[in-house]
Amino acid sequence: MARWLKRGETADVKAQSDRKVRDIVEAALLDIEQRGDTAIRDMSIKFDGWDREDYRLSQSEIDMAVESLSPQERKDIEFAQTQVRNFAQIQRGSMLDVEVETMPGVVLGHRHVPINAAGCYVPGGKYPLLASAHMSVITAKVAGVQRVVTCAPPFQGKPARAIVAAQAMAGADAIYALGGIQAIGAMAIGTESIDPVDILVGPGNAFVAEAKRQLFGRVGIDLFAGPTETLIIADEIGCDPEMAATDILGQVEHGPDSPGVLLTNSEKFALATIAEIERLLQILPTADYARKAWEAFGEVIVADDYAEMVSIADDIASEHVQVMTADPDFFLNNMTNYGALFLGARTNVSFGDKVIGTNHTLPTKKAARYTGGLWVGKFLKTCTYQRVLTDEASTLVGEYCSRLCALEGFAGHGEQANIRVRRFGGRNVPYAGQAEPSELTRA
Ligand SMILES: NC(=O)c1ccc[n+]([C@@H]2O[C@H](COP(=O)([O-])OP(=O)(O)OC[C@H]3O[C@@H](n4cnc5c(N)ncnc54)[C@H](O)[C@@H]3O)[C@@H](O)[C@H]2O)c1
Ligand SMILES: [Zn+2]
Repeated sequence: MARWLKRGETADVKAQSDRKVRDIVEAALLDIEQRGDTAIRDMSIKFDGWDREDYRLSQSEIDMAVESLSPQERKDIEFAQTQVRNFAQIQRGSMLDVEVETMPGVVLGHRHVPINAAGCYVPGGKYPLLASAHMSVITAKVAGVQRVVTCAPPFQGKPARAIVAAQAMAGADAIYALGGIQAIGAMAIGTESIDPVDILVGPGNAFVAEAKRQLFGRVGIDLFAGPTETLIIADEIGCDPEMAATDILGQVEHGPDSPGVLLTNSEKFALATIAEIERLLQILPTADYARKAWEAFGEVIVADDYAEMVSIADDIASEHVQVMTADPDFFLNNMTNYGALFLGARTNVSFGDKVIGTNHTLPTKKAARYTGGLWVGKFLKTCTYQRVLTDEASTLVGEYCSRLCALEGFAGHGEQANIRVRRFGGRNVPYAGQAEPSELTRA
């Protein structure tokens, strides 16, 4: 039986803070609905101390941001964007349109049709997370989205130059310096200055994730991608306590609400990792967020064996799962609930976050039970179509359809089938369930 050497905050405390965020978001979205740009501006001033006449960046502001990059910064961003684009293109290539004759004369197909307009949120409250620009904007463009609007909050009082450069280099069609609920609300609801989009994507803090959740239905959303979570599955063979501690702290630095969990089969390893976390918290420059997150949400679990580790990990359904054990493939082959897996000690979440090419926008709060992360497929609608090529096929399907409609009491549907049985099969079928063929049927 697994033992918890350290537990995170209870469900009660989490639910309370969820409720608070939900109420703030609900009121804010209503305000945007009613007052449009004026509400956006008021909220931007209130939450970010950020006031502008027009929050859309001009071409010269965008050019300045790109030109401000040093040659090395530019190459590094280009390298990351190339990896993300490349993998997105490979994934797009794996999605085939189909068209098949399922019965003689019956042709069914589907096409992956790009969504017309996407709103890509790039978080930037605590850190200017330029990587999110590659993840959302490039992936949308690879999918074939025509209009890609992107928003990021100001950072230290002005648009973050690296985010703006990354948004532009990724191919954004319009860039707004707006953060939080006001950005999400503006893109989804539309205002005098922003045309509404069809889908919202990208990660963000609790307010951003909740705003997307509330707007779902009115627009599409990629997934629930809130505050970062990380789960380190480790044993004494696969890594060492310093590495496990480094990988937990590397992600809990995202913010004070980011859970970091160690799941191991060795108590000795667990205790050594806890000690390493304490040691590293003394020297990590971002320890302020990291310590709060570790104290409130950090967990350390000692399980008996790999099978129990898989079952606990599936229950946690963490956004990121690093597996640094003697046999990482055991977890790849057996785990079902995770946003993304990082197998072996040679990779880690930071590679995925910044550069390696897989998407970093991933499900949180157990959304990994029902979805993977953002990918090119989220910008595509898989839409079906059909044709019936012969009179025989139309008649055959029509007769089945007619009887099935009668079972449901759907006379109008039944008649859609019947008229085809008459026209294409030359049969004298009575009108809509009447016993005798009527003159109305013109068969
Ligand atoms: N799930 C994922 O895939 C993933 C990936 C990367 C980052 N993240 C998460 O993204 C988040 C980024 O958060 P962030 O805060 O740095 O930036 P952010 O851009 O998500 O949020 C900043 C905005 O939040 C709004 N805000 C802040 N406090 C508010 C309040 N009290 N009421 C209303 N609005 C408020 C402000 O308008 C501000 O512009 C982190 O939690 C990080 O873990 C998640
Ligand atoms: Zn991260």
